[in-house]
Amino acid sequence: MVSYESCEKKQRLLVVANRLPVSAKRTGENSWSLAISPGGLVSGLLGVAAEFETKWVGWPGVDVYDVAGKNALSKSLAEMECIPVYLEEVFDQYYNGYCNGILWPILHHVEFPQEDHNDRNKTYQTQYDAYKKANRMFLDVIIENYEEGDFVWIHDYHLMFLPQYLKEYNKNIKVGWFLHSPFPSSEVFKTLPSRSELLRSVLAADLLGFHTYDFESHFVSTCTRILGVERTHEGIVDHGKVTRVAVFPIGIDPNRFIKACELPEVRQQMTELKERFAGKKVILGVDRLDMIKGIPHKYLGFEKFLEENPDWRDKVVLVQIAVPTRNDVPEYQKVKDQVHGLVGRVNGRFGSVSSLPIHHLDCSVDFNFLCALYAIADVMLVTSLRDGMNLVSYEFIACQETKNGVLVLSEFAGAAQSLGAGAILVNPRDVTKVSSAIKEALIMPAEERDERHRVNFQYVKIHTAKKWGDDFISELHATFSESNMKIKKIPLGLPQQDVVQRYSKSNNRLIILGFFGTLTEPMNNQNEELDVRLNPELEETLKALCNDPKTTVVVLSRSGRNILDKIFGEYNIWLAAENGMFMRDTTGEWVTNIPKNLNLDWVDDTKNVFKYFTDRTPRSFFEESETSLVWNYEYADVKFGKAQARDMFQHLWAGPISNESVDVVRGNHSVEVHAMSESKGAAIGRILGEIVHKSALTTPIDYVFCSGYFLEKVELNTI
Ligand SMILES: O=P(O)(O)OC[C@H]1O[C@H](O[C@H]2O[C@H](CO)[C@@H](O)[C@H](O)[C@H]2O)[C@H](O)[C@@H](O)[C@@H]1O
Ligand SMILES: O=c1ccn([C@@H]2O[C@H](COP(=O)(O)OP(=O)(O)O)[C@@H](O)[C@H]2O)c(=O)[nH]1
Repeated sequence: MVSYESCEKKQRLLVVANRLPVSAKRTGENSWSLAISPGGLVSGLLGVAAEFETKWVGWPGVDVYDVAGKNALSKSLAEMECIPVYLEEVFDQYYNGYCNGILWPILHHVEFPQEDHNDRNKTYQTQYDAYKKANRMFLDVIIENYEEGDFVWIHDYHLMFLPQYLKEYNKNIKVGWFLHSPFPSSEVFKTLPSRSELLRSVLAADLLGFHTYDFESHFVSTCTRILGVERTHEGIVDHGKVTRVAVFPIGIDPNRFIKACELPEVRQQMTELKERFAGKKVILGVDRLDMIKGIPHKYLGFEKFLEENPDWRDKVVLVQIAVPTRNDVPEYQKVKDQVHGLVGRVNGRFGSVSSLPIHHLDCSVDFNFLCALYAIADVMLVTSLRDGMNLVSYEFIACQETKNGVLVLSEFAGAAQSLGAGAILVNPRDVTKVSSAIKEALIMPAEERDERHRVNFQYVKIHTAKKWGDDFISELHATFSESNMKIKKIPLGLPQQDVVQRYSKSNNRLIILGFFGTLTEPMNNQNEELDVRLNPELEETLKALCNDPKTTVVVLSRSGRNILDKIFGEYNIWLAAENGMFMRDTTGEWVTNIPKNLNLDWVDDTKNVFKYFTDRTPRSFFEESETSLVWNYEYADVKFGKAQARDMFQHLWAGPISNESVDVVRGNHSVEVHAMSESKGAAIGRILGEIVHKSALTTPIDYVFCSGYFLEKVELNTI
């Protein structure tokens, strides 16, 4: 844990989110009023700031086109440490189009609408372009305000290109990215046309955060399946770059709610509400009017409850605050119509002149009134079809210190993983279950309510927004320091000019090359035949090198003699097969280096295991040589291949190799079993001896070039 308080100067933190914590409204030509923006992201972030010198970068909630207006607004926002990004004409296609019309549904497992071919100005492509442009606009504002050492914490799906843009600008910027929404399974994310670019770009960050393990593991397996990258204990590894991925469940600032409930003004509102609903139990719903919040499902469940429990019809009300949101996105307009239809139906069926079962409000409410509502409610009903976290459930619990009301919570909200112990969990699509959960909540005995509330209240008190922010930034700090140390360990790129110059000046050169993956033809296409060939682009160069009297070329491979003979038969080249167990000089004569008593008893049984897994892993194959077996899943589905490799390990250790002296090596996409022998490094030593001996060298070797895949474990130290 890093302590920032001990530093004289507070650590600077740039919090970048689509929406600033305050939204602006124009009150005059050059005057603006600012109010807290709605939504859980803002609520969560408001609890974070105190430890850091925080600046907020984001969209101010309005389009401003005139310079004077922008200047005045920027000035007002600066007083609140907010820096605006004016998105102007890009906004519609970026926010309503790509963010909320395409990404939001996908992230919540909802199919996104088919592209409208009639409107050429609004296609997936134009929306995607606007998305990228908006991300660049955020970048420009960050660059203007960035100071060395700042942490940049990017939030949410609106800004998936920003990590990459920032790192391209300055790779030393510490970049974290947190997703507030769920992340879907790879099957769903795969439907997104620009899936790979988005994933790669996000992976440019140092640290990625998710609310729950489910979302995190969906993200990781999506990266594995779509990009072919792998997860290690350090994070996701892509071309040597490690991106740390971790779970950070958000919280709220509970004291803000607890204190508000003690304010005289709020107490007064509570009294009024209690009078208004005297003799009735109050069920409360607070959601943005978003299709993922499952408001129609809530109404259907409530309708069923009233249907089946006539005694309750005049003893319960459902108060639903439906906060307007994303009004310009067509799908949101449809949900609104659907919800209004249901309210009419339920109230028509079960209402009377003096009472209505559903009080549906299409508006937001101010903070104090919201706290009063939370405090007087008997039941909080959350029926999200999917939800990143759902902070409304946390806020309800914070305000229920005296009443101990019951939380009915969708099992598909992130909050179900943290508040599930004290809540009644429901599947919102199961209308019967929602109805019975409502009844269970309404009639729950006081002791059970108290116990459930106690458990959840304790959780909400401890897992605060501040803790969430501290944990994330602390991890970002640690990740960045570690990754810097690792970058130093990665060998530098080949200084090509230098290599060529030295080559030209030298008189007796030795070139040692690996074979598989070094000289072979790349196989990107999954449908290609699995036939290992020399890369045609290298043929001429390799031939020229081999025929140069001043150059000796050695190919050192784990492959067997047959393959190497087939490929290099025509070349004037030295070959070392099976990692040096066999050696061939330029005349084509193989000599063996296999120790006399080499134990090969394990081979047949191991082969059976390899066959078994090859049959069950499409596009995997195994290579067999005198002293080793290699199972390769490079061209198989990476995730499946990895899982199979794990299983294969268990099979091998449990059977054929349990008591044998063999080397088992887990390669990047392979499992290798070798007779216990010497390393490639030692083999090179021996080859060198042979070359010196056979060529009767008169001039010393003055140039050595090695290229290939060497397993760190054995090779790097020896060579
Ligand atoms: O900014 P809007 O388009 O008006 O939407 C409001 C926010 O909605 C989403 O909130 C999510 O964040 C919450 C806190 O982590 C989480 O509890 C909730 O489940 C999410 O839906 C969205 O992710 C934010 O970017 C929006 O600001
Ligand atoms: O009229 C309202 C009602 C609610 N909220 C806030 O909106 C947030 C909703 O967050 P949640 O995580 O539940 O869902 P989101 O809307 O972010 O998807 C909560 O902090 C509420 O206090 C609000 O700003 N205005």
